[in-house]
Amino acid sequence: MTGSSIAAMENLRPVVLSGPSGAGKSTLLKKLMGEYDNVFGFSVSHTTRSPRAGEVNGKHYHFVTRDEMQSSIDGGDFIESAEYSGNLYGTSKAAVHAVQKNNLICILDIDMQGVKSIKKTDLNPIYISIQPPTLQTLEKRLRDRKTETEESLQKRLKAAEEEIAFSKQPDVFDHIVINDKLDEAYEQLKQALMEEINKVKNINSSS
Ligand SMILES: Nc1nc2c(ncn2[C@@H]2O[C@H](COP(=O)(O)OP(=O)(O)O)[C@@H](O)[C@H]2O)c(=O)[nH]1
Ligand SMILES: Nc1ncnc2c1ncn2[C@@H]1O[C@H](COP(=O)(O)OP(=O)(O)O)[C@@H](O)[C@H]1O
Repeated sequence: MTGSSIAAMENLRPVVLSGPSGAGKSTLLKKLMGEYDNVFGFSVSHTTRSPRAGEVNGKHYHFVTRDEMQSSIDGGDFIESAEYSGNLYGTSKAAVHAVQKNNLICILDIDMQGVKSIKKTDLNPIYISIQPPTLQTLEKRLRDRKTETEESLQKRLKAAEEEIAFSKQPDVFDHIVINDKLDEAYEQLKQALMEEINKVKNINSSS
């Protein structure tokens, strides 16, 4: 890879997706990674929550105990971490490095506490908020997903009210995608990232 390609790679900005549980972050991310698998890499977070059906350790999350996570946090291994709906979640330095060392654009899926923490770092990502069309739709999608207990669902809906309000604050997000019709939301997400996608394509075609 030429020196200019390396320089170009180094100015690729990571991407932060954030939004309420059930808003469609994972669904949109799966479509994006499927269409641009040689452009984006997912930052695999750590969490103390239990895996859902179909979730693979090391792919969707690093599933760890609270003691393991807390000692890693205390050891300075994390860029940020947060308590959400009774579990710990966090982005390790290694998770971001694992993507960037492969010259891919690093995508993080984090909550609003994570957004606030990342803004205090030099990561300088593109911030994209994924929002449901209404709270009622969000509740229906979460219920239909069948991953939450009633208690967890209520906790997540309460957190969603704060996440929705946070997304309306000025100067927080670079783009806000209302995930009503999936295909339309996906097109909006792609448009928001097209400049970065083309940077990688240009680098790959010149190297
Ligand atoms: N701060 C932070 N939040 C995270 C991280 N990984 C996931 N989250 C957030 O934790 C919340 C719950 O994630 P999850 O349990 O997978 O539920 P889902 O959003 O409904 O799929 C979501 O808002 C995620 O964006 C992380 O590394 N840091
Ligand atoms: N635009 C949409 N229309 C209808 N259902 C959707 C849409 N986007 C996502 N879903 C469904 O809503 C649920 C929550 O989506 P998911 O991607 O898991 O959200 P998140 O990762 O933000 O928690 C999933 O069952 C998903 O299939």
